[in-house]
Amino acid sequence: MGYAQLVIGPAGSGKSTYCSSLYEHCVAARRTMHIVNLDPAAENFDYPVAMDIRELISLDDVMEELGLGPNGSLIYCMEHLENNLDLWLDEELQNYLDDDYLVFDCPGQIELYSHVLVLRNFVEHLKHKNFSVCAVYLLDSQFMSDVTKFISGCMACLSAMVQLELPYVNILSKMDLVTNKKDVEEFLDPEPTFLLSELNQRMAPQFAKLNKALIELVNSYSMVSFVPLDLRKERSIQYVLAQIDNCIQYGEEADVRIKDFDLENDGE
Ligand SMILES: Nc1nc2c(ncn2[C@@H]2O[C@H](COP(=O)(O)OP(=O)(O)OP(=O)(O)O)[C@@H](O)[C@H]2O)c(=O)[nH]1
Ligand SMILES: [Mg+2]
Repeated sequence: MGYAQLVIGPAGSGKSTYCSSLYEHCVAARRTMHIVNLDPAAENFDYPVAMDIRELISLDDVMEELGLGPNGSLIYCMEHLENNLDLWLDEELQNYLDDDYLVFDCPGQIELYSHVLVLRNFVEHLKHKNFSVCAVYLLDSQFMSDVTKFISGCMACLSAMVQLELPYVNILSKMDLVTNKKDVEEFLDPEPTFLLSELNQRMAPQFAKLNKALIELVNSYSMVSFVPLDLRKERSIQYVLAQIDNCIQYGEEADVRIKDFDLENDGE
């Protein structure tokens, strides 16, 4: 069995930076992890790129040859990826062993998480190849500065979760930029009544019913829970990684094997 994180979230939320920090953390911890670039528009990398969508298709070529703009070209590239899963992806995956751990650095275009099904099919393909997959959704901590931004961030996150149907870990990125930690703490694992009263204060009275419905929706998916991540702190990275490992049951099989071995020895 293989293990995979699908790193998703809005443009600029810190996905690629997270991938490179995670990579460095793993190098220091002597743990093997491979980072895959799935963003056909990416140009510079702070991590060694194990697999690269740009070897399959280049955004510049698509823009030039098809005369599409940057967003249309990106969707074209991703659809090309979708159509080549059993060719390109399978061939690339052959380079990795059973226990390998892959981290997919995705593009940030919102379309990919709302109605374009490429990532869903990508994940189905990985699962079919016996990968245990977890979605890691990054939301910029600046979204926590007020309740309306928070709800909009949650709705985008929810739409991705509904589409992907994966176990997931939500991360609040760029915690180093938060000056007043107290303001953010209220949103990390918020009480629905707190959110509703904040929202009602911000919006005109005719929105009260809508606000209630929104908070109920967000709450009933019990996804309004974020793990803060401060990349300056090793312990913060370690904690986030432990949550994700737990989610994809990484390390559990190895534990079982060690336990089985001990039992055999005991029996002798
Ligand atoms: N202060 C601070 N800045 C960060 C952090 N993570 C990312 N950034 C900055 O935020 C910007 C976007 O970061 P990226 O890692 O490229 O974000 P991304 O989600 O990969 O962006 P796209 O691939 O374009 O969707 C860059 O200027 C980063 O330097 C962080 O933890 N703290
Ligand atoms: Mg990126």
